[in-house]
Amino acid sequence: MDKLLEIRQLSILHKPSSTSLLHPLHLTVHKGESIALVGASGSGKSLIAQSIFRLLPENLKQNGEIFLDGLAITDQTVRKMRGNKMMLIPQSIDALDPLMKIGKQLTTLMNKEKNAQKLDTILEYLNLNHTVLNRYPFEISGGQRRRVLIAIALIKSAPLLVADEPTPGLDVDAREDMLSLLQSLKTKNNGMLIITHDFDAALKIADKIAILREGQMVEIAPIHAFCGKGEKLNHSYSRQLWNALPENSFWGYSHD
Ligand SMILES: Nc1ncnc2c1ncn2[C@@H]1O[C@H](COP(=O)(O)OP(=O)(O)OP(=O)(O)O)[C@@H](O)[C@H]1O
Ligand code: NI
Repeated sequence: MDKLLEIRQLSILHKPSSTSLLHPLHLTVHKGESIALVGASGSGKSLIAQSIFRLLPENLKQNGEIFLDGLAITDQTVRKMRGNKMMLIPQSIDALDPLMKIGKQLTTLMNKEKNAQKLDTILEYLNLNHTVLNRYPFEISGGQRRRVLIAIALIKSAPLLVADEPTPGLDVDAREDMLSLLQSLKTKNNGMLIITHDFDAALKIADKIAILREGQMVEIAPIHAFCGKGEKLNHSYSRQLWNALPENSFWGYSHD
């Protein structure tokens, strides 16, 4: 499989205190692959997403190299890549422009004539009513805002999609819809990095799961390694996460 995103020796330093927030890690997303990045709150998941897009705040510094389709992502090249070759669905739903109506935010991204139909399809797909187009971000719900961010990502249909926590704030049905939507976006040419602390969601949509703990990637395992009591997993923390799932701990209790 061809490499789509290649992260080499990425580390992140907190400049004022010279402390390391992310220890050097390697991660490759091949074309046609979706990888979930799983870990507790504060483990460094969003920092990885921000480094790919070179959006880290001033007080942090990233080291290492990141390639998209063989091209290095640098301060110079990233502008042309963002929103075009790679899309970020950010964790914060405040990423929408508060002063611009939703419809305008969507249409500024597209070639009007050609994509008007595409917009209709996407709205329908995301179960978003056309009335949201005429509203400002503060006039729609959190779940709707998240779906608008996804609509923005879909309009651009970039080869790399990075979704930072796509499911919070969604009810059970909407969560299932979101997961099937992400699944349906997979093609043999694109790749996805899905960041979540919803381990169950990760198991449903990813081909591989990368597990982070306190700024360290402890393991990256294919989905089929998550079975039984986790014998196929290398790291005790991965097994712990796996065995903590409600359905697994039930069996754990009855056999131990
Ligand atoms: N600008 C910053 N300055 C200092 N520390 C930061 C900064 N941004 C993030 N951190 C720290 O880096 C660590 C990783 O943060 P990150 O946002 O990547 O966590 P996360 O895994 O995405 O968590 P969550 O699931 O809560 O979103 C945290 O301990 C956080 O406090
Ligand atoms: Ni985060």
